[in-house]
Amino acid sequence: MSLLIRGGTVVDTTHSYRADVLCVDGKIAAVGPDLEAPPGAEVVDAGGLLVMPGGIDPHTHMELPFMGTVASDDFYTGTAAGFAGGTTSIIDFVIPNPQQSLLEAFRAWRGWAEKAAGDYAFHVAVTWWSESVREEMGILAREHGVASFKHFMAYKNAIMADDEVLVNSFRRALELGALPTVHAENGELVFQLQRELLAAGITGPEAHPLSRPPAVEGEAANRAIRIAEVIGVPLYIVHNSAKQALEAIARARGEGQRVFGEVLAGHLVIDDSVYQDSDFTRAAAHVMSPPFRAKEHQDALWKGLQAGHLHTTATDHCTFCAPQKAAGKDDFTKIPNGCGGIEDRMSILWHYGVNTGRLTPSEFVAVTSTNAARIFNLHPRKGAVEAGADADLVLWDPNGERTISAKTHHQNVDFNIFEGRTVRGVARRTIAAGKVVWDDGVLRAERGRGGICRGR
Ligand SMILES: NC(=O)NCCC(=O)O
Ligand SMILES: [Zn+2]
Ligand SMILES: [Zn+2]
Repeated sequence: MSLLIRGGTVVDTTHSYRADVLCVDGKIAAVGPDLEAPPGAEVVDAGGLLVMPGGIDPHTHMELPFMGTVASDDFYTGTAAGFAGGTTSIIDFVIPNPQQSLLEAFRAWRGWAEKAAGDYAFHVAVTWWSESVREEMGILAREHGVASFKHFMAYKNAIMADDEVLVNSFRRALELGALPTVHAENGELVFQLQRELLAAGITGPEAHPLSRPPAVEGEAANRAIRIAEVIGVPLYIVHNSAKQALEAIARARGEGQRVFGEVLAGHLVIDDSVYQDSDFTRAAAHVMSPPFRAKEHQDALWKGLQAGHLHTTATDHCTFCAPQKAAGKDDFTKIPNGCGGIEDRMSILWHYGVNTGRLTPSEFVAVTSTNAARIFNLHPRKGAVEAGADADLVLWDPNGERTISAKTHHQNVDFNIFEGRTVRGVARRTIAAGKVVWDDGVLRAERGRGGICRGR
């Protein structure tokens, strides 16, 4: 099966150039001027469009069992919605319960992911420690290509990793050449602040950000960084939302430590006023951790992205519908934490990043795709427009406009945190494994067509 993308402008992390792209049997076969279409090839006109590596969302939670419910987007609906926005691959999280075998959890997630329309990889969370966890980390890294292990420093009494787990797991990751990652929030502080707020009768969503102030994130980010420094292992911090976390990353990087940072599209453009909404459903729909912050934090996050202290953009796509969020009607600590965004990340980054001059198109490619592929050992199979890479591409229309809405999105959730925003810069066509899966408004995703990916 061949596909020739003709007449576009290829954008990679360094430059832009006019070239055709020939895809054969799911791989990029050639990139160059005036390529011949093989007999029977489908030809796609990319005139006026930018040809970029398909987006990689390095932080999603499809059909995650969490806080007494299950995230509403599954691996099929979530990856298909990604196609509509130019994202072709995800890195999701295997999250074993404490005392559960990591391999058993990995097998469960692999089973759920078989329905995915697009390719996926996994981070595996370390939620407890024992000799068997140590051994299973080795099997996952060596036999299953797991490149990263995740640690939740929050969610006490559930999946929180304390310092003992962090230290042991970081050491093991170093031995294995794997990358430790952290959700940086001080879980003990969150737990105690939640109790105090409830005792004071503050039970609604407005209490959520009060229970997780920026210092809670800054402390955990700095602690993880310093633990990684002592052990001598690189570190990746997911969903940085507070300037205190960013300062910790910038300081460590300035001292020569290898620390990578991720930022969510939502944290870049949404502020904490959403929690003051008198409508419970709308306020609860924004409950995620870390929470949306005051505007000064968004400015710091954009600057962190521009300065190279933040490397990837993600969504933490973890969707819950209104009836699920209603579990916390009388107690904000019971609102399932999570928001969507996989369909909109690329347009949000282009509109608020490239159109404002904060990012160049090449920097956009780096932070929406290539950097994630490099950090998580998927490059050059993913995140590259070059011969031999997977034919996962987005044909980007920098002048196309759309207005984001839950009424028209493809995500399996009844709310969109970017509702009503008109963005300029859209995925006109998305190509996954050499096949057009988003065709100018028509979604052609196929259940089960995705597969697990690992670096080569
Ligand atoms: N972020 C969030 O609120 N939910 C998903 C789990 C996590 O990433 O912490
Ligand atoms: Zn998290
Ligand atoms: Zn997450």
